[in-house]
Amino acid sequence: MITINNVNKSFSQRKGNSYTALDQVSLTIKKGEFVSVVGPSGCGKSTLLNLIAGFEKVSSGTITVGGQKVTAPGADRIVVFQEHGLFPWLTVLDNVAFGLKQKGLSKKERYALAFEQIKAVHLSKFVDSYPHELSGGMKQRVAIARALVMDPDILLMDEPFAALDEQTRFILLKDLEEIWLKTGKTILFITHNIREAVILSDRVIVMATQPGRVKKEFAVQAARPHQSGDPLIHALENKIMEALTDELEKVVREELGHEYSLKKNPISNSSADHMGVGI
Ligand SMILES: Nc1ncnc2c1ncn2[C@@H]1O[C@H](COP(=O)(O)OP(=O)(O)OP(=O)(O)O)[C@@H](O)[C@H]1O
Repeated sequence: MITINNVNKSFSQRKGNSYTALDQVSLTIKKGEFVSVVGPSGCGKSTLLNLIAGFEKVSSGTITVGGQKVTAPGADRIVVFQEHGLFPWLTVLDNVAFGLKQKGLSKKERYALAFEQIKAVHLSKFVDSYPHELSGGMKQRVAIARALVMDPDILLMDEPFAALDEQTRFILLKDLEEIWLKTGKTILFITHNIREAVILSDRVIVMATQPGRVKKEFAVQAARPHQSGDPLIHALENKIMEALTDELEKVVREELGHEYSLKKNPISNSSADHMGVGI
């Protein structure tokens, strides 16, 4: 279980000012739960993920994972980024097996475990390929296999599919849902895409901005695997968009001026046959 208790995070800025990125954030993520976080750009989603990963330190409050206070990165939490970060000089098999060196396993054992995960992400035919020979979606599959092979309790995913085209993204998120259903990992998933969040998650957390706070949360009570055509899923997407509109308005007004209103130009989220609007 991940427990985030009254967390504040400030960053010092030039001229000695400090910027509050997260303000009094409290959140509990149960073992095996799939939770997504959505919110406007700059509301502190990545900051929250980096704090849980142990890459950053809280300014006040506490984060615990399995009852242990997070003070540094740990093998129980692995991050998958938007950028796959594969080693271009290694094959798919060697990329996936790489992290296992630190576990003191033989080469044969490392390759056997890596191959199992490569199979789980449907890339068995590409074990000997190099990253430059793969599409963007395939590279992200390798990144997921590389994370899974370490067998962490928790996967922290920071917009892993954001750079992919709509069709590839949809296929990948359905595959991720399948992997999650099989492995029972705890997943925290950050996205700008409401449909992606709803299709994947048990719970969607909506963040407010300036400063970053938890605004609202929505339980996704549809049957698994989630279907984009399910009216329940679709209704929830609209509710989440509604909850986000005020927050998006804050960001848009800051950028475009105070006379601009999203409420006058509402963002449609109506079609069930595409990936929905990104925020
Ligand atoms: N290391 C840092 N130093 C100073 N300010 C930072 C640092 N990291 C983040 N911030 C600021 O904290 C705020 C939250 O940033 P964060 O990247 O967490 O937002 P986000 O919701 O993930 O945004 P996006 O959706 O655009 O990725 C932003 O205003 C950002 O500029």
